Amino acid sequence: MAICSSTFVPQIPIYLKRIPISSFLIKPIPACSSQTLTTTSASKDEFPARVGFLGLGIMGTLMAHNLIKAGCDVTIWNRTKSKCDPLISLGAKYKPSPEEVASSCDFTFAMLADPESAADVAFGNHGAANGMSPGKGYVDVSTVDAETSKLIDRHVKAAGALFLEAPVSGSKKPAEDGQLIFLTAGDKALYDMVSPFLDIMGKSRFYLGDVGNGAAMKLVVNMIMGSMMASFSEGLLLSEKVGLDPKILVEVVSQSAISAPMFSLKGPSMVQSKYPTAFPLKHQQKDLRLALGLAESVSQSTPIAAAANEMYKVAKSHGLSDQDFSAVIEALRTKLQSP
Ligand SMILES: NC(=O)C1=CN([C@@H]2O[C@H](COP(=O)(O)OP(=O)(O)OC[C@H]3O[C@@H](n4cnc5c(N)ncnc54)[C@H](OP(=O)(O)O)[C@@H]3O)[C@@H](O)[C@H]2O)C=CC1
Ligand SMILES: O=CC(=O)O
Repeated sequence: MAICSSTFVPQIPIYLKRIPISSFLIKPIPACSSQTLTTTSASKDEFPARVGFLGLGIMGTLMAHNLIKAGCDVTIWNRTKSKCDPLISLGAKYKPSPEEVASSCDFTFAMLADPESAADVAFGNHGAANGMSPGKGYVDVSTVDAETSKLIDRHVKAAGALFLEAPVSGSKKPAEDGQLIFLTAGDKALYDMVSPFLDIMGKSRFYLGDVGNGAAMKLVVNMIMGSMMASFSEGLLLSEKVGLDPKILVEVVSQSAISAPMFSLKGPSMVQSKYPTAFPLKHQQKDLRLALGLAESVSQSTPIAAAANEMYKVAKSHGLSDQDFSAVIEALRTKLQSP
């Protein structure tokens, strides 16, 4: 049957015409699938789309830096403007609001602290949604709950643009090394379009279907992580109390079936009561709180995560919010038991 050829001519946005076809030579993948990538070097001409980045905290700064290093045309914004300066000196452009970043870019990434800030930056006063229009895409890589993500999706869609949630697993060092894991969900067309950028910042990406699934996956992963760290903390202190050397415990754990990169990485500094911040404790507690809400929404019992959450709350109440989440061990020290 003859079909009018125009049926098959996709409406390619201008920015895609500027991206070489080699950037899209990635096998089409079904929902709930993943791709593991090898890092590739890029030249300035390879990523000509204009990319926005909102939120330059620990993670956002490193992620945006990798985009700049790869030769992308990056425009940034951060609530505290001074944090933009190092990236501006590396070639980033600056706009004074999320709205102006979104209106001047093809794709805008956002890496904000929590659901409130992610929502405010996306659709508050001078929020990104005001600058969105058909042909543009908004990618929220913050860790938020599914409801917030769906709300942002609705505002972005109302502007005629596409939305992808893409929270990341992996902390400061993986962000620096471009080794993050993206847990994405939402508009598949946008996923395909921004994959070259995800591949600069990460080592693998999962596409999980409908908006909310990426957020849920991230919260489940971080619920497990928060409980593991709380349990590890108990073990370290118990070993010390019974006269064992906690440094040897760290070594034994690292060789055992319960070995985890997190224990080997954080254990040695925890033994010295040092908690250099990679993943702020306040964000781990936020993730446990959101994960408990997720569990509640489906009547799933999560007693271990609930107990761990209480430990992080105690640690926060003792001023440890901005320390690394491994500082949760301090919540178990006798002197901290009663605030
Ligand atoms: N650090 C880590 O290891 C990882 C963190 N995550 C998640 O990534 C997100 C960011 O984490 P991280 O970079 O560590 O956090 P930071 O606390 O370092 O940065 C938070 C960012 O959010 C901005 N922000 C906070 N509140 C507001 C607000 N009301 N309005 C506008 N901007 C605001 C901050 O701006 P300002 O500079 O002005 O304060 C900053 O840019 C969080 O959701 C976290 O859970 C995910 C994986 C790993
Ligand atoms: O969200 C934190 C992480 O390390 O992943």
